[in-house]
Amino acid sequence: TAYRVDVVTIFPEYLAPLRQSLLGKAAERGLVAIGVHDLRQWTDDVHRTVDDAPYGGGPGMVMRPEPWARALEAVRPSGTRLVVPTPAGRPFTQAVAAGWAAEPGLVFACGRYEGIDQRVADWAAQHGPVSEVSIGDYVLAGGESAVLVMVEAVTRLIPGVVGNRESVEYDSHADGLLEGPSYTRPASWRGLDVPPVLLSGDHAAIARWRRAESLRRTAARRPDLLAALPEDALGPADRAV
Ligand SMILES: COc1cccc(COC(=O)c2cn[nH]c2)c1
Repeated sequence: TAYRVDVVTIFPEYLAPLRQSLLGKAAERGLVAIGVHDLRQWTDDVHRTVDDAPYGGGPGMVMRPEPWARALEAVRPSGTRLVVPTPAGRPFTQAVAAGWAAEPGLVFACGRYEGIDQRVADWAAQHGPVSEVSIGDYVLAGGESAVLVMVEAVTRLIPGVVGNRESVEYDSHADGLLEGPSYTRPASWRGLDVPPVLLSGDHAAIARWRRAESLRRTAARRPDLLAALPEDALGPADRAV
């Protein structure tokens, strides 16, 4: 059965890219089913109000709980994970994406303004898992862009969605390290040459060189990832780097 993704938002047209290319084909092939729902469908006033002033004062507006509860009761299959993109969330990582790809599907709640009344997540947690996650340390105007990012990261891990299985398994971050540099023809280009080892045909040497490049780049750009590696992740050959 298809992996089911539902998104609730006040800007449904923002999620149109989900129907394009990779995801479009996967949807056509019945691997992924995508639904986009306008939160305002579940408002009950003539102005279709979704926000209100924050208790305790402060700038901006907060999204009202009732329309969200009605929307989620209509859209969320029982037990399905609710994902709320927010700058205040736990980090969204490749490991998180892989875990979600193994579930039957996801429901995304796109926040706008200063956020959604916290009781929505608290109430939703009574009906299934809820994940408040961040895709990075910056603030967006709403969760829609974050949903596009997460849906792409998750659905490409679903068997059959990406043709080349190997390219998924050898993803950057798959072994906890950053991907090293890649090259293709020509071997010499504008005075810049491809590292000779890659043209040597010596596959053991190539594998060693690639591992060393991954470690070097990770140490330079993401020392936090290096520190997070499990003790036995670095072999004796790695220490030489
Ligand atoms: C749910 O409440 C809010 C409030 C404000 C913005 C958003 C959209 O998410 C982000 O800005 C974000 C997600 N990861 N990194 C940044 C949601």
